[in-house]
Amino acid sequence: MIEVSGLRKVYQDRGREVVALGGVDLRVRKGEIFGVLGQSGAGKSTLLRCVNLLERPTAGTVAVAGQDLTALGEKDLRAARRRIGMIHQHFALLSSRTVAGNVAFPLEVMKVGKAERTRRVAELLELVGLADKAGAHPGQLSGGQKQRVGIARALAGNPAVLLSDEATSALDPGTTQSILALLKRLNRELGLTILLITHEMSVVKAICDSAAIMRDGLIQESGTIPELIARPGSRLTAELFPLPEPEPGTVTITFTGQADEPVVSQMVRKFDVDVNILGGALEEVAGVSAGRLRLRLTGDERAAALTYLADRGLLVQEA
Ligand SMILES: Nc1ncnc2c1ncn2[C@@H]1O[C@H](COP(=O)(O)OP(=O)(O)OP(=O)(O)O)[C@@H](O)[C@H]1O
Repeated sequence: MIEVSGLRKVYQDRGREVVALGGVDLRVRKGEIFGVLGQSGAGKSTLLRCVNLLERPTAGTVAVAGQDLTALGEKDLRAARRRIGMIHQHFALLSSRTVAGNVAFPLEVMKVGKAERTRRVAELLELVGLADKAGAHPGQLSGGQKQRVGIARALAGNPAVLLSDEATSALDPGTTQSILALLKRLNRELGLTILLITHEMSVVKAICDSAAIMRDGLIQESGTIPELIARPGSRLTAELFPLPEPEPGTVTITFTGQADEPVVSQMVRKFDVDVNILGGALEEVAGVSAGRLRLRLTGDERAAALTYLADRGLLVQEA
């Protein structure tokens, strides 16, 4: 749904070149929620703004729904952008307009007739759970309600893609969870593809199917969550399941989806080994239970036992 290739963005800042994106490739599949994680300055906002060409890339291409946006002229680009909604950290609402007026705004720009506009605004407010706030002004709303208005407005043009720029960073944890649940519901019910940027691992954990980690304008790793968890040396895994540096002789096993199977106890029954559990972390990620376990394994059949675990699909790393 979104294909980014060789994306570079170089800013000129007081005679100095700042490489915000140093050659980024990214593929977001139709219907998935894709999270881009990274610290401040990693280039996340620049990447997101290049996806709808709010920012012109210095080099590279961006295709959305099979259309190369970088090749379009201004008029065609404006039309293509209507299929790409965007929500912002600080909501970006018009304070002088009511909630309904904010949601109607993009429809007015699209020259949708009044009757259809009224119908559509009511439908969108219902969708985000704000039907009773149509006449309120943004100043009378909580942060979570403001973001719901932002989401309703972003969906006005029936977009295939929603871009989310730190949409929950200004919200408290409870409100964050309700906004993430709303995004997940819209993703499921409307088949909406969502590309979000965040510096919070908890956002990725809550709703993302795939993720990428950015640093210094480059993607460090990218893939579906189960792929990333199963990849040796994954930074995402290390951050999701923090364990202390392994001591020599210890074994770390990483698993996704096999948490319900008693793999370790089966291994102990099958092989002549003793197991000491030194530490572990288990999380529900993208609806799948996943985790890491640090073990000390001793006994004559240690090697065979480790092979058994690997054969069962677990990632086995020996320190
Ligand atoms: N308009 C600009 N002019 C000059 N440099 C810029 C501009 N916009 C961004 N940068 C620089 O590009 C780099 C990437 O910035 P960007 O905002 O994309 O990062 P980010 O990961 O989104 O960080 P944050 O979470 O703090 O917004 C930074 O070094 C930033 O200072």
